[in-house]
Amino acid sequence: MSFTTQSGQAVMMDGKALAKEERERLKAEVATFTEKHGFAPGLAVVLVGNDPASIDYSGVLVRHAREYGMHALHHVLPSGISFEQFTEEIAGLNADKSIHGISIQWPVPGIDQSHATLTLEPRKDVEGYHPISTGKLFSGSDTFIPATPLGGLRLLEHYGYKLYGKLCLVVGFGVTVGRPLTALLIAAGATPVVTHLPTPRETLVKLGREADFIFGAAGAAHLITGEMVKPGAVVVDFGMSFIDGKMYGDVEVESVRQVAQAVTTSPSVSGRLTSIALLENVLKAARQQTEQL
Ligand SMILES: NC(=O)C1=CN([C@@H]2O[C@H](COP(=O)(O)OP(=O)(O)OC[C@H]3O[C@@H](n4cnc5c(N)ncnc54)[C@H](OP(=O)(O)O)[C@@H]3O)[C@@H](O)[C@H]2O)C=CC1
Ligand SMILES: Nc1nc(=O)c2c([nH]1)NC[C@@H]1CN(c3ccc(C(=O)N[C@@H](CCC(=O)O)C(=O)O)cc3)C=[N+]21
Repeated sequence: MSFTTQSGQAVMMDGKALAKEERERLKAEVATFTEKHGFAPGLAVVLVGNDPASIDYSGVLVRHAREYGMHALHHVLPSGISFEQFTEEIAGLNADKSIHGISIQWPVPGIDQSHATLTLEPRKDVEGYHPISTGKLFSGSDTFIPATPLGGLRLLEHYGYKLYGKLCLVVGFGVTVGRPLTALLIAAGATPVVTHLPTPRETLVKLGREADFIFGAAGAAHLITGEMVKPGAVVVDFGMSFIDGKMYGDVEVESVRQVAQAVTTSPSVSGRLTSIALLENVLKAARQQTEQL
């Protein structure tokens, strides 16, 4: 598939057609599973407290899971919950046979992300954050691939962009996006370079001007601007930050689109694909747990 514009302006990647395709495929696969086994793949989404992005996303996940024919629980817990209580709640879901996958929404107020992750049964870790899952990812074994970077790479594939041999700048090395993305880029034959908070702006600009692909995974509003993009580069935005209730991506689309070959219109493009990739992992977990019983 080739995607170029006549005007020389960047292709604006909105991922809508891809999301539609993937939704239809997933819905059919869930129906096949349910017909074969007599029960639906089950997801529990655990939301603690009132982080606005987590409230939004957990609602989207539960709604989509049900639309695709899955069993979905919205497990809402109060902020201020103790680590012991939290562990007990997760243990209940770990033991629940109707639940094949658990998504704990970050952040969990008052509880360290790495501690919260360890409460999960690894075979239900559909977000792929448990050290067993990340260890498998980095050692190249089959595992639950974190949904956000996977969705981003599928977007590039859909628009016909090849990563093999390409220099990729990953801005941010967080658990949800930057880290797993780096492993996936290596697996795809690309050469990732990672920057993070201590990286001086001038280094970021220098590396950006060399990169064939740039991925915004920092959550720093409009950090990536046109001056740090090589003409013809492809830019994918994952970052989400909120200022006065308004969502910003890491990419300043207006300046970047003047130089790039292609750019995502906003981080909600990757958001659109994230929920689908996560629900695919729930189906994968259900298959593994059912076939290995
Ligand atoms: N599009 C989607 O569907 C989704 C988007 N997100 C968003 O993706 C982003 C990344 O999430 P996550 O992986 O959890 O990352 P974290 O929020 O855990 O970490 C952010 C990373 O970015 C780095 N960073 C922060 N500010 C800057 C800056 N100004 N310049 C350079 N690097 C910076 C940090 O550096 P250091 O390590 O030095 O602290 C860290 O490595 C967030 O904005 C999140 O909201 C998350 C899930 C889904
Ligand atoms: N364990 C964990 N995993 C996450 O992936 C995670 C998290 N915690 N905590 C909160 C953030 C935020 N986040 C969003 C994803 C998509 C949209 C999004 O915008 N989605 C699309 C789809 C909305 C729809 O389809 O209705 C859109 O608006 O276009 C927003 C927010 C994920 N997060």
